[in-house]
Amino acid sequence: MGTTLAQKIWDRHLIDRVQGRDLLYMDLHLVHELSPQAFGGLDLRGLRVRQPSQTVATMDHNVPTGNRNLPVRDPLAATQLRALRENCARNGVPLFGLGSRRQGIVHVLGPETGLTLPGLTMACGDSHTATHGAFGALAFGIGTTQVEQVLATQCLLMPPLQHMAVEVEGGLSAGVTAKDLALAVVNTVGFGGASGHIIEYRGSTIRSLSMEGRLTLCNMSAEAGARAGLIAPDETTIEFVRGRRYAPEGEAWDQALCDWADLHTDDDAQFVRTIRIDATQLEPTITWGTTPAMSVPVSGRVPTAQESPNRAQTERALEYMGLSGGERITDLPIDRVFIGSCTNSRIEDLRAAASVVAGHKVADGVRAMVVPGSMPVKKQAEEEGLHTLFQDAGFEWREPGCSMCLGMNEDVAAAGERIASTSNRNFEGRQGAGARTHLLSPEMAAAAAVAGHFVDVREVL
Ligand SMILES: CC(C)[C@H](C(=O)O)[C@@H](O)C(=O)O
Ligand code: SF4
Repeated sequence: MGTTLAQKIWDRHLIDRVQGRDLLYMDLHLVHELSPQAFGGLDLRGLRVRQPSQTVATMDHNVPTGNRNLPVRDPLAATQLRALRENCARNGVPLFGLGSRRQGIVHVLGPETGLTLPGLTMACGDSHTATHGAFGALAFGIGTTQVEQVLATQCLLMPPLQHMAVEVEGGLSAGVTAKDLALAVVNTVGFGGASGHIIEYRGSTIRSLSMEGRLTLCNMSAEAGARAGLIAPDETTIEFVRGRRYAPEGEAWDQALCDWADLHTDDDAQFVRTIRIDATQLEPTITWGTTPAMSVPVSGRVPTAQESPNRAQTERALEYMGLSGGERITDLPIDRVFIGSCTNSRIEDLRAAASVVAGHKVADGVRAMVVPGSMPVKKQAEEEGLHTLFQDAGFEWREPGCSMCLGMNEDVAAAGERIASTSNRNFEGRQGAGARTHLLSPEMAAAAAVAGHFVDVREVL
């Protein structure tokens, strides 16, 4: 029987079997500033990072996105950032910290620098590490204890996982994006419905996605509960990687191409589950509730508790979101707009949002911000004049980081504020205590900013 792509990568990195678990070698370990305990654990045991050259750090979760010339005001953030600097220096780990021209959200930095490559095993102490699977890498989000293990050994102990396929066929209509597809996947698979699984995204729709779109889709694998999500590399992948800062060059590049040619699922390989999605049926999508699976097409209505299969859960979500159920989603007024996060802060996302915003103004009473995913994205956007388009419309143009995606810095919403957000999580309190998050695409967020309420972007394109 044939082998799935994920299994091939897994097998190539298998070092040993230990009590029912597989010990996998990690080609690349990405680290951010929420890692002081992991480094502290190493110190306690008198260890140093095993493979500093295969470890890369950045600062993203709690960095300020305003004036970077000032000291970091939040004392906890300042301590964590200082600790990362010291830990990296002591261990010889390269750091793209504040002040670096490559600093950015860890899941934006890897792909754009050419550190993320097809066939790699990757780990990062962050649940959205599956993002890197867009390149055909096997990338795992891990907890703090595992971060410590990977720092110490460059290896990760993994339980056996099951392989499932999400097959998407057909063209996406105008105004329907990879984000809408990601929300549809989470809605179909269910919040946490893929736990214990690796998802391989397959089919003609996936092959037609840009790398940015693939990153958006793989990013939200975590919301479906999957341990990883990936897409077989193809010409689009190769063209994206070619010439990037840390991508292989010369002979190493030719060798890499040969190596990547085998990175696909064999025709006779089997998945334990296959979910099929017809892309032609998708609409721009918005979440109404407190899990990313609670979404409706823009033409739809917020569900009522009565019609919901899980009445208690729906009631609670409606209450938190300040909804009674039955409202048309486009009737909901918004207070804030956040365009950013590792889901949707790449150059293509900013271009798409800017094209909707161009020549318009942010609606009265709405506070809108754009937070590029990294310094290179910010620079590119500024070269293209996108920042001026946003600023002229009344958006704030900020410095790169996770920002309002999880509100670990000053970018938080107030209780009761309704936010149109291009991020990936809408849990209670995610963007501020009592704040109400609605997830959607950059195009849809931009259109909402201008209208002051949710709106079908297809009407304004
Ligand atoms: C590390 C952490 C604070 C967290 C994660 O693990 O994903 C964050 O990035 C998130 O998106 O919730
Ligand atoms: S942008 Fe959001 S989802 Fe992504 S790593 Fe940062 S906090 Fe997590």
